[in-house]
Amino acid sequence: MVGLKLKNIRKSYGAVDVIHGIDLDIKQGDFIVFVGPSGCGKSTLLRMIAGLEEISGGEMYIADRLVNDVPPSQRGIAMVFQSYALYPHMTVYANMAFGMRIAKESRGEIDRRVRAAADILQLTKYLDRLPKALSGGQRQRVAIGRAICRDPKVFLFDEPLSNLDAALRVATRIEIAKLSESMPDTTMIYVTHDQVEAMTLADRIVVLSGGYIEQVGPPLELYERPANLFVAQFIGSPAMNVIPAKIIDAGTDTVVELTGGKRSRINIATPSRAVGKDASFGVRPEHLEISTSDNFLFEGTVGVIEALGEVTLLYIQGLVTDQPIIAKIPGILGIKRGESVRFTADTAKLHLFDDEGRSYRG
Ligand SMILES: Nc1ncnc2c1ncn2[C@@H]1O[C@H](COP(=O)(O)OP(=O)(O)OP(=O)(O)O)[C@@H](O)[C@H]1O
Repeated sequence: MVGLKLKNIRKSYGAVDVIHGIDLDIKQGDFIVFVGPSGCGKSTLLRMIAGLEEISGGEMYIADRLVNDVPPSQRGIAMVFQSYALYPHMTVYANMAFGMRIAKESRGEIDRRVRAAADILQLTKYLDRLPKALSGGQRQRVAIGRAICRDPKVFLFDEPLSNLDAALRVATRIEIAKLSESMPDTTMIYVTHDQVEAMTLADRIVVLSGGYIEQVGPPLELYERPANLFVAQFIGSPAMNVIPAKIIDAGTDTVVELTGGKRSRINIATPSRAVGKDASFGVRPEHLEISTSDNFLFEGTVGVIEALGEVTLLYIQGLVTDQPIIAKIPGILGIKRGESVRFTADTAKLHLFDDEGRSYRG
Protein backbone atom coordinates (compact mmCIF):
# COMPACT_ATOMS: atom_id res chain seq x y z
CA MET A 1 0.00 0.00 0.00
CA VAL A 2 1.25 3.44 -0.89
CA GLY A 3 1.59 5.77 2.09
CA LEU A 4 1.90 8.85 -0.05
CA LYS A 5 2.11 9.59 -3.73
CA LEU A 6 3.18 12.91 -5.24
CA LYS A 7 2.50 13.23 -8.97
CA ASN A 8 4.02 16.18 -10.79
CA ILE A 9 3.49 18.43 -7.75
CA ARG A 10 4.07 22.11 -8.46
CA LYS A 11 4.03 25.28 -6.43
CA SER A 12 4.10 28.86 -7.63
CA TYR A 13 3.82 32.09 -5.72
CA GLY A 14 2.37 34.39 -8.38
CA ALA A 15 4.72 34.20 -11.34
CA VAL A 16 7.51 32.57 -9.31
CA ASP A 17 7.74 28.78 -9.58
CA VAL A 18 9.36 27.25 -6.51
CA ILE A 19 8.49 23.53 -6.90
CA HIS A 20 8.79 22.33 -10.47
CA GLY A 21 6.92 19.03 -10.75
CA ILE A 22 7.93 16.56 -8.05
CA ASP A 23 7.19 12.83 -8.41
CA LEU A 24 7.66 10.76 -5.28
CA ASP A 25 6.25 7.48 -3.96
CA ILE A 26 6.49 6.91 -0.24
CA LYS A 27 5.64 3.51 1.20
CA GLN A 28 3.55 3.22 4.35
CA GLY A 29 5.88 3.13 7.34
CA ASP A 30 8.82 4.74 5.53
CA PHE A 31 10.94 7.37 7.28
CA ILE A 32 11.71 9.97 4.59
CA VAL A 33 14.02 12.95 5.16
CA PHE A 34 14.01 16.02 2.89
CA VAL A 35 17.37 17.79 2.71
CA GLY A 36 18.74 20.55 0.49
CA PRO A 37 20.19 24.03 0.68
CA SER A 38 18.21 26.92 2.11
CA GLY A 39 15.37 27.93 -0.21
CA CYS A 40 15.27 24.65 -2.17
CA GLY A 41 11.61 24.07 -1.24
CA LYS A 42 11.77 21.51 1.59
CA SER A 43 9.33 23.34 3.88
CA THR A 44 7.02 24.26 1.01
CA LEU A 45 6.77 20.60 0.00
CA LEU A 46 6.13 19.51 3.59
CA ARG A 47 3.50 22.20 4.05
CA MET A 48 1.74 21.11 0.85
CA ILE A 49 1.60 17.55 2.22
CA ALA A 50 0.20 18.95 5.47
CA GLY A 51 -2.41 21.00 3.59
CA LEU A 52 -1.04 24.29 4.95
CA GLU A 53 -0.03 25.44 1.48
CA GLU A 54 -2.21 25.24 -1.62
CA ILE A 55 -0.97 22.91 -4.36
CA SER A 56 -0.53 24.82 -7.66
CA GLY A 57 -0.43 21.72 -9.90
CA GLY A 58 -0.24 17.93 -9.86
CA GLU A 59 -1.84 15.37 -7.58
CA MET A 60 -1.17 14.41 -3.98
CA TYR A 61 -2.46 11.12 -2.58
CA ILE A 62 -2.36 10.06 1.06
CA ALA A 63 -3.26 6.38 1.53
CA ASP A 64 -4.62 6.27 -2.04
CA ARG A 65 -6.96 9.22 -1.49
CA LEU A 66 -6.57 12.37 -3.58
CA VAL A 67 -6.08 15.10 -0.96
CA ASN A 68 -5.39 18.23 -3.05
CA ASP A 69 -8.54 19.87 -1.74
CA VAL A 70 -8.84 18.06 1.60
CA PRO A 71 -8.34 20.37 4.62
CA PRO A 72 -5.38 19.66 6.95
CA SER A 73 -7.56 18.30 9.77
CA GLN A 74 -8.96 15.58 7.51
CA ARG A 75 -5.71 14.33 5.98
CA GLY A 76 -4.76 11.98 8.82
CA ILE A 77 -1.51 13.83 9.37
CA ALA A 78 0.15 15.38 12.41
CA MET A 79 2.91 17.96 12.22
CA VAL A 80 5.66 18.85 14.69
CA PHE A 81 7.25 22.26 14.23
CA GLN A 82 10.56 23.81 15.19
CA SER A 83 8.70 26.04 17.67
CA TYR A 84 6.82 23.68 19.94
CA ALA A 85 3.56 25.67 19.78
CA LEU A 86 2.32 24.43 23.16
CA TYR A 87 -0.48 26.18 25.06
CA PRO A 88 1.39 27.87 27.95
CA HIS A 89 -1.54 27.88 30.38
CA MET A 90 -2.29 24.16 29.95
CA THR A 91 -0.52 21.26 31.63
CA VAL A 92 1.42 18.71 29.63
CA TYR A 93 -1.57 16.37 29.95
CA ALA A 94 -4.03 19.01 28.70
CA ASN A 95 -1.74 19.98 25.82
CA MET A 96 -1.53 16.36 24.69
CA ALA A 97 -5.27 15.79 25.19
CA PHE A 98 -6.35 19.00 23.44
CA GLY A 99 -6.83 17.71 19.90
CA MET A 100 -8.77 14.68 21.13
CA ARG A 101 -11.05 16.83 23.30
CA ILE A 102 -11.87 18.98 20.28
CA ALA A 103 -12.54 15.78 18.30
CA LYS A 104 -14.89 14.73 21.15
CA GLU A 105 -13.10 11.51 22.00
CA SER A 106 -14.28 9.79 25.20
CA ARG A 107 -12.50 10.61 28.43
CA GLY A 108 -11.27 7.03 28.76
CA GLU A 109 -9.81 6.96 25.24
CA ILE A 110 -8.11 10.34 25.78
CA ASP A 111 -6.55 9.12 29.01
CA ARG A 112 -5.37 5.87 27.41
CA ARG A 113 -3.71 7.65 24.48
CA VAL A 114 -2.11 10.44 26.54
CA ARG A 115 -0.61 7.90 28.97
CA ALA A 116 0.61 5.65 26.17
CA ALA A 117 2.30 8.60 24.41
CA ALA A 118 3.76 9.87 27.70
CA ASP A 119 5.14 6.41 28.35
CA ILE A 120 6.85 6.20 24.92
CA LEU A 121 8.38 9.67 25.39
CA GLN A 122 9.21 9.35 29.11
CA LEU A 123 6.91 12.22 30.02
CA THR A 124 4.74 10.44 32.60
CA LYS A 125 6.18 12.28 35.57
CA TYR A 126 5.71 15.66 33.91
CA LEU A 127 2.03 15.30 32.98
CA ASP A 128 0.86 17.85 35.60
CA ARG A 129 3.49 20.47 34.79
CA LEU A 130 3.07 23.60 32.71
CA PRO A 131 5.35 23.95 29.64
CA LYS A 132 7.35 26.78 31.27
CA ALA A 133 8.58 24.27 33.89
CA LEU A 134 10.10 22.01 31.22
CA SER A 135 13.40 22.06 29.31
CA GLY A 136 13.42 22.70 25.56
CA GLY A 137 13.85 18.99 24.84
CA GLN A 138 10.98 18.05 27.14
CA ARG A 139 8.74 20.65 25.49
CA GLN A 140 9.56 19.24 22.08
CA ARG A 141 8.71 15.76 23.37
CA VAL A 142 5.31 17.10 24.51
CA ALA A 143 4.76 18.49 21.01
CA ILE A 144 5.64 15.07 19.59
CA GLY A 145 3.37 13.40 22.18
CA ARG A 146 0.48 15.62 21.18
CA ALA A 147 1.01 14.52 17.57
CA ILE A 148 1.19 10.82 18.56
CA CYS A 149 -2.15 11.11 20.39
CA ARG A 150 -3.82 12.02 17.14
CA ASP A 151 -2.81 8.57 15.85
CA PRO A 152 -1.77 9.98 12.48
CA LYS A 153 -1.18 7.97 9.30
CA VAL A 154 1.55 10.42 8.39
CA PHE A 155 3.82 12.23 10.82
CA LEU A 156 5.49 15.42 9.55
CA PHE A 157 8.47 17.04 11.26
CA ASP A 158 9.75 20.49 10.25
CA GLU A 159 13.25 20.83 11.72
CA PRO A 160 12.00 19.71 15.14
CA LEU A 161 15.40 19.73 16.83
CA SER A 162 16.87 22.98 15.57
CA ASN A 163 16.03 24.96 18.74
CA LEU A 164 17.77 22.46 21.01
CA ASP A 165 21.36 22.53 22.19
CA ALA A 166 23.80 19.87 20.95
CA ALA A 167 23.33 17.31 23.74
CA LEU A 168 19.53 17.58 23.72
CA ARG A 169 19.52 17.26 19.95
CA VAL A 170 21.27 13.93 20.19
CA ALA A 171 18.97 12.67 22.96
CA THR A 172 15.79 13.80 21.17
CA ARG A 173 17.04 12.41 17.84
CA ILE A 174 17.38 9.02 19.51
CA GLU A 175 13.84 9.39 20.93
CA ILE A 176 12.54 10.06 17.42
CA ALA A 177 14.36 6.99 16.06
CA LYS A 178 12.79 4.83 18.81
CA LEU A 179 9.41 6.43 18.18
CA SER A 180 9.56 5.50 14.52
CA GLU A 181 10.45 1.91 15.44
CA SER A 182 7.52 1.76 17.83
CA MET A 183 5.12 3.03 15.13
CA PRO A 184 6.13 0.84 12.14
CA ASP A 185 2.95 1.57 10.16
CA THR A 186 3.20 5.34 10.50
CA THR A 187 4.86 7.15 7.61
CA MET A 188 7.26 9.86 8.75
CA ILE A 189 8.51 12.80 6.70
CA TYR A 190 11.20 14.94 8.25
CA VAL A 191 12.82 18.19 7.08
CA THR A 192 16.28 19.01 8.37
CA HIS A 193 19.53 20.87 7.70
CA ASP A 194 21.43 18.40 9.83
CA GLN A 195 23.44 15.72 8.03
CA VAL A 196 23.57 13.43 11.04
CA GLU A 197 19.81 13.53 11.52
CA ALA A 198 19.29 12.78 7.84
CA MET A 199 21.82 9.93 7.75
CA THR A 200 20.69 8.27 10.98
CA LEU A 201 16.91 8.66 10.85
CA ALA A 202 16.07 8.17 7.17
CA ASP A 203 15.09 4.99 5.39
CA ARG A 204 15.41 7.17 2.30
CA ILE A 205 16.73 10.70 1.85
CA VAL A 206 15.26 13.03 -0.77
CA VAL A 207 17.88 15.60 -1.88
CA LEU A 208 16.25 18.75 -3.25
CA SER A 209 17.77 21.66 -5.08
CA GLY A 210 16.00 24.65 -6.61
CA GLY A 211 12.60 22.96 -6.44
CA TYR A 212 13.74 19.73 -8.16
CA ILE A 213 14.64 16.31 -6.76
CA GLU A 214 18.34 15.56 -7.33
CA GLN A 215 18.29 12.00 -5.96
CA VAL A 216 16.25 9.72 -3.71
CA GLY A 217 17.79 6.76 -1.91
CA PRO A 218 18.92 5.14 1.32
CA PRO A 219 21.51 7.29 3.15
CA LEU A 220 24.51 5.08 2.45
CA GLU A 221 23.56 4.72 -1.21
CA LEU A 222 23.64 8.52 -1.55
CA TYR A 223 26.98 8.59 0.24
CA GLU A 224 28.56 5.79 -1.77
CA ARG A 225 26.89 6.32 -5.14
CA PRO A 226 25.82 9.94 -5.53
CA ALA A 227 24.13 10.36 -8.90
CA ASN A 228 25.70 13.74 -9.56
CA LEU A 229 28.13 16.36 -8.31
CA PHE A 230 25.44 18.21 -6.37
CA VAL A 231 24.51 15.18 -4.24
CA ALA A 232 28.18 14.19 -3.95
CA GLN A 233 29.04 17.53 -2.40
CA PHE A 234 25.86 17.89 -0.35
CA ILE A 235 25.97 14.52 1.45
CA GLY A 236 29.01 14.06 3.68
CA SER A 237 30.94 16.48 5.88
CA PRO A 238 33.44 17.92 5.16
CA ALA A 239 32.18 17.85 1.58
CA MET A 240 33.70 15.64 -1.12
CA ASN A 241 36.81 17.16 -2.72
CA VAL A 242 36.33 17.80 -6.43
CA ILE A 243 39.28 18.31 -8.76
CA PRO A 244 38.88 19.26 -12.43
CA ALA A 245 40.30 16.51 -14.64
CA LYS A 246 40.53 15.25 -18.21
CA ILE A 247 39.77 11.75 -19.40
CA ILE A 248 42.82 10.35 -21.20
CA ASP A 249 41.73 6.76 -21.78
CA ALA A 250 38.32 5.12 -21.35
CA GLY A 251 37.13 1.52 -20.89
CA THR A 252 36.41 -0.69 -17.89
CA ASP A 253 39.17 1.30 -16.18
CA THR A 254 39.73 4.99 -16.87
CA VAL A 255 42.92 7.01 -17.03
CA VAL A 256 42.36 10.54 -15.75
CA GLU A 257 44.70 13.47 -15.56
CA LEU A 258 44.03 15.75 -12.62
CA THR A 259 44.50 19.42 -13.51
CA GLY A 260 47.83 20.41 -12.07
CA GLY A 261 48.41 16.85 -10.94
CA LYS A 262 49.33 13.56 -12.50
CA ARG A 263 47.71 10.74 -14.41
CA SER A 264 46.04 7.89 -12.56
CA ARG A 265 44.23 4.74 -13.58
CA ILE A 266 41.00 4.32 -11.61
CA ASN A 267 38.54 1.45 -11.76
CA ILE A 268 35.47 3.35 -12.93
CA ALA A 269 34.14 2.46 -16.39
CA THR A 270 33.72 5.20 -18.98
CA PRO A 271 32.50 5.03 -22.61
CA SER A 272 34.99 5.65 -25.43
CA ARG A 273 33.24 8.93 -26.34
CA ALA A 274 34.45 10.28 -22.98
CA VAL A 275 38.09 10.35 -24.12
CA GLY A 276 39.42 13.91 -24.23
CA LYS A 277 36.43 15.27 -22.30
CA ASP A 278 36.57 17.36 -19.18
CA ALA A 279 35.47 15.60 -16.02
CA SER A 280 35.37 16.12 -12.27
CA PHE A 281 37.32 13.79 -10.08
CA GLY A 282 35.87 13.30 -6.57
CA VAL A 283 37.38 11.94 -3.39
CA ARG A 284 35.95 12.24 0.11
CA PRO A 285 38.26 13.73 2.79
CA GLU A 286 37.97 10.52 4.86
CA HIS A 287 39.12 8.37 1.94
CA LEU A 288 42.44 10.15 1.43
CA GLU A 289 45.50 8.45 2.86
CA ILE A 290 49.03 9.74 3.18
CA SER A 291 51.38 7.98 0.74
CA THR A 292 55.07 7.53 1.29
CA SER A 293 55.68 5.81 -2.06
CA ASP A 294 55.65 6.89 -5.70
CA ASN A 295 52.13 5.51 -5.92
CA PHE A 296 50.01 8.58 -5.22
CA LEU A 297 47.12 10.57 -6.67
CA PHE A 298 48.41 14.05 -5.99
CA GLU A 299 50.87 16.02 -3.94
CA GLY A 300 50.26 19.33 -2.18
CA THR A 301 51.39 21.65 0.58
CA VAL A 302 49.75 21.46 3.99
CA GLY A 303 48.06 24.74 4.94
CA VAL A 304 45.75 24.86 7.95
CA ILE A 305 45.84 21.85 10.27
CA GLU A 306 42.86 21.14 12.54
CA ALA A 307 43.76 18.52 15.13
CA LEU A 308 40.50 17.24 16.64
CA GLY A 309 42.10 14.38 18.55
CA GLU A 310 40.13 11.57 16.98
CA VAL A 311 40.95 12.87 13.48
CA THR A 312 43.15 15.54 11.92
CA LEU A 313 41.89 17.72 9.09
CA LEU A 314 44.59 18.84 6.66
CA TYR A 315 43.84 21.65 4.21
CA ILE A 316 46.02 21.03 1.18
CA GLN A 317 47.07 23.75 -1.24
CA GLY A 318 48.98 23.66 -4.46
CA LEU A 319 46.39 22.02 -6.71
CA VAL A 320 44.38 23.84 -9.35
CA THR A 321 41.11 24.27 -7.48
CA ASP A 322 39.48 27.31 -5.86
CA GLN A 323 39.12 25.41 -2.61
CA PRO A 324 41.85 23.63 -0.67
CA ILE A 325 41.63 19.84 -0.75
CA ILE A 326 40.64 18.53 2.67
CA ALA A 327 42.04 15.29 4.03
CA LYS A 328 40.56 13.70 7.16
CA ILE A 329 43.21 11.42 8.60
CA PRO A 330 42.57 9.30 11.74
CA GLY A 331 44.48 10.19 14.89
CA ILE A 332 47.08 12.80 15.72
CA LEU A 333 49.71 13.49 13.05
CA GLY A 334 53.26 14.73 13.23
CA ILE A 335 52.82 16.82 10.07
CA LYS A 336 53.59 20.56 10.09
CA ARG A 337 52.24 23.45 8.07
CA GLY A 338 54.20 23.98 4.84
CA GLU A 339 55.18 20.33 4.45
CA SER A 340 54.62 18.71 1.09
CA VAL A 341 52.52 15.57 1.37
CA ARG A 342 51.46 12.89 -1.13
CA PHE A 343 47.98 11.43 -0.99
CA THR A 344 46.47 8.25 -2.30
CA ALA A 345 43.05 6.55 -1.93
CA ASP A 346 41.42 3.19 -2.48
CA THR A 347 40.26 3.51 -6.10
CA ALA A 348 36.98 1.72 -5.29
CA LYS A 349 36.08 4.81 -3.26
CA LEU A 350 36.82 7.40 -5.94
CA HIS A 351 34.21 9.20 -8.00
CA LEU A 352 34.20 10.54 -11.52
CA PHE A 353 31.59 12.87 -13.01
CA ASP A 354 31.09 13.84 -16.65
CA ASP A 355 31.21 17.40 -18.01
CA GLU A 356 27.55 17.87 -16.97
CA GLY A 357 28.15 16.62 -13.43
CA ARG A 358 26.60 13.13 -13.81
CA SER A 359 28.36 10.27 -12.11
CA TYR A 360 30.09 7.70 -14.35
CA ARG A 361 29.42 5.07 -11.68
CA GLY A 362 25.81 5.03 -12.94
N1 LIG B 1 4.93 33.19 0.54
C1 LIG B 1 5.92 33.14 -0.35
N2 LIG B 1 5.96 34.00 -1.40
C2 LIG B 1 6.94 33.94 -2.33
N3 LIG B 1 7.97 33.08 -2.30
C3 LIG B 1 8.00 32.21 -1.28
C4 LIG B 1 6.99 32.20 -0.24
N4 LIG B 1 7.30 31.22 0.62
C5 LIG B 1 8.44 30.66 0.18
N5 LIG B 1 8.86 31.24 -0.95
C6 LIG B 1 10.06 30.90 -1.75
O1 LIG B 1 9.99 29.52 -2.06
C7 LIG B 1 11.27 28.92 -2.03
C8 LIG B 1 11.25 27.69 -1.17
O2 LIG B 1 11.08 28.07 0.18
P1 LIG B 1 11.12 27.01 1.37
O3 LIG B 1 10.80 27.73 2.64
O4 LIG B 1 10.27 25.85 1.03
O5 LIG B 1 12.65 26.57 1.36
P2 LIG B 1 13.42 25.63 2.36
O6 LIG B 1 14.15 24.66 1.53
O7 LIG B 1 12.49 25.09 3.39
O8 LIG B 1 14.43 26.67 3.00
P3 LIG B 1 15.04 26.76 4.48
O9 LIG B 1 15.96 25.59 4.57
O10 LIG B 1 15.77 28.06 4.45
O11 LIG B 1 13.91 26.72 5.46
C9 LIG B 1 12.23 30.00 -1.57
O12 LIG B 1 12.94 30.49 -2.68
C10 LIG B 1 11.33 31.06 -0.96
O13 LIG B 1 11.89 32.33 -1.11
